[in-house]
Amino acid sequence: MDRPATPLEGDGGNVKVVVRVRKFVKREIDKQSPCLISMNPTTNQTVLAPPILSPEEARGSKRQQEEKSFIFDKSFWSHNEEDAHYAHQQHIYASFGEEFLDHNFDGYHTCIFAYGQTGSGKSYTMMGTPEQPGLIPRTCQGLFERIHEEQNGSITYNVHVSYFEIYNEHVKDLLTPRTNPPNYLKIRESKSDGVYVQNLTDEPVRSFEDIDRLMKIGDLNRTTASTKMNDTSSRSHAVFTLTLKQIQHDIATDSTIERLARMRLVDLAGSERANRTEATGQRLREGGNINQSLTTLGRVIAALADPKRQRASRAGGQNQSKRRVEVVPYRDSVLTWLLKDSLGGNSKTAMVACISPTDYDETLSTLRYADQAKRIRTKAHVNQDAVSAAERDAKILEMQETIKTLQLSVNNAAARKRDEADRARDEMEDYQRQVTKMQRAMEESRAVSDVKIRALSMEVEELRPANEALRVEIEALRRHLALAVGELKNPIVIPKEILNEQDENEEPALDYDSGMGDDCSTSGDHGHFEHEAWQTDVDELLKDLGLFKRKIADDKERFPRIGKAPLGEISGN
Ligand SMILES: Nc1ncnc2c1ncn2[C@@H]1O[C@H](COP(=O)(O)OP(=O)(O)OP(=O)(O)O)[C@@H](O)[C@H]1O
Repeated sequence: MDRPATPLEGDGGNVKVVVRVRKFVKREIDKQSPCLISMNPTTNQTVLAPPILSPEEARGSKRQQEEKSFIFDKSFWSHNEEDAHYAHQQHIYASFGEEFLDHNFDGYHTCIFAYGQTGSGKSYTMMGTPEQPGLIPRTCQGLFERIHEEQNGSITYNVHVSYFEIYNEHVKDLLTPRTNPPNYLKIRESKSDGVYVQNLTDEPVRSFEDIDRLMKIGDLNRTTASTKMNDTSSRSHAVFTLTLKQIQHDIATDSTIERLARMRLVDLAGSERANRTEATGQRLREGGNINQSLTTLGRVIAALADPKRQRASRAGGQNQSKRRVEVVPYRDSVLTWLLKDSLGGNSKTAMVACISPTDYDETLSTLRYADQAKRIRTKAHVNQDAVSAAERDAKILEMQETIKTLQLSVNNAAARKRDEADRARDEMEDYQRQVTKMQRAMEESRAVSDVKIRALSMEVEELRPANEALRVEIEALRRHLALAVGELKNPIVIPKEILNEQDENEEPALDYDSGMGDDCSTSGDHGHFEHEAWQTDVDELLKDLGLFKRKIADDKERFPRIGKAPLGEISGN
């Protein structure tokens, strides 16, 4: 992780709100509906003009429709492709999708949700089409591109994906095949995990292709229907979640830093009133339930955006006015309960308000909603843990103990009476959850070991040339030493005649070129001096040799596997 450390703050800033207007669809072209929206890409101003009404329409209209102007963090003009400031799918991703990925790599949870009436372009913005992929596929692709770019020996990345829909206030797993009757999942809340969907598939993925396959399965399983406003209208709220865990291993201290980030990408169902879609029967009932979640979402947004709450939250709970602020009604709908953290808690959040170019009332309602959302402040913080190798092992041991206890309890429960069946089932589910958690912790532990092996292999590779040079040097020294020792054991005896000759010439001669080789010896004072010098050399050499032997013994101890297996085999692990 080379990026600069981000402060561990508890302020996610305001919810970022952007608005996007789509092009005319066939229904609007056929009716020759006028475009009521104009946008200024420089000031990010969005203006909604009143429609020109026929005299009868004007008489029937209860409220006067007038021009309304709003400013959001960004206004995306996707109405007319010929315009210079036309916003393509890649512009939406580049403008805040990338920024949100940055937050995820820094360890923040994020949430992007698309809001708007049926047929306003929510699914197009979030999922897009195969030719024009939207925010979700682009985020997934960007995530894996960054993982590949930032890959270095000391980080392990784990990515998991889940995809569920909330339909008629029930949660359905979109990654498991549809069943009849449908398998609705329970929502639970725990101290350690907060609010979660029980038994939801949370699939590990290693590449964009893995996610792409899951997205396609999920989209096929989504509940859609044809309404007057949209041929393939999503009748549910779809929540796509990516979980990114980064484990950075520090080889020097044998500890790890873990960062966890959750990205929620939410495609809400259409926000229009039921009569607009001319829905009846099943569609109408759905509408009621969809609206239960959306109405509650509206109340949650209003409560969070309430200036009284903002002041109380700024005062950090010290202010008396906190008592007067109403409770945020998260629990009143499945959607808001599950998105509790994303809406007002530990998350950096963005809302994409999708609008149609023709519908005054619905567009005004969406823009007002969005205007309120931009006042919400979240409390995001970096989700980071430093864990030593010993703590990691202790955690796994603790989990093993918990699992053993749960196993016993589950076995006992099986023998209990029927009226305790519910409790037994809960215990069983808890047990399964703990087992999954432990499996994941063990996988992570194995990943950390892999990182260690990779780092050691790299160190060995780096040391290899230096080792080779040392080996050559030692070999030369060893030969030199052997000669020197040999010479000491069997000193060369210089014949008397030569010594006499030397005495006569009064010059003690030592003929280094006399064919005796470089390692010659002599006698007398000079010979004694030479002997001492050799002795010192030999002592030095023996000392070096001892040091070298110790270094080799150390290395063998540090890299026992490397001594046994070829290096390529180890680094390939
Ligand atoms: N920016 C855009 N550019 C081109 N076509 C778009 C754009 N936005 C939406 N559309 C088209 O408009 C139609 C309705 O869009 P979409 O299905 O995304 O709406 P929706 O808001 O998800 O509706 P629902 O709530 O009913 O699911 C689709 O045919 C879609 O391809």
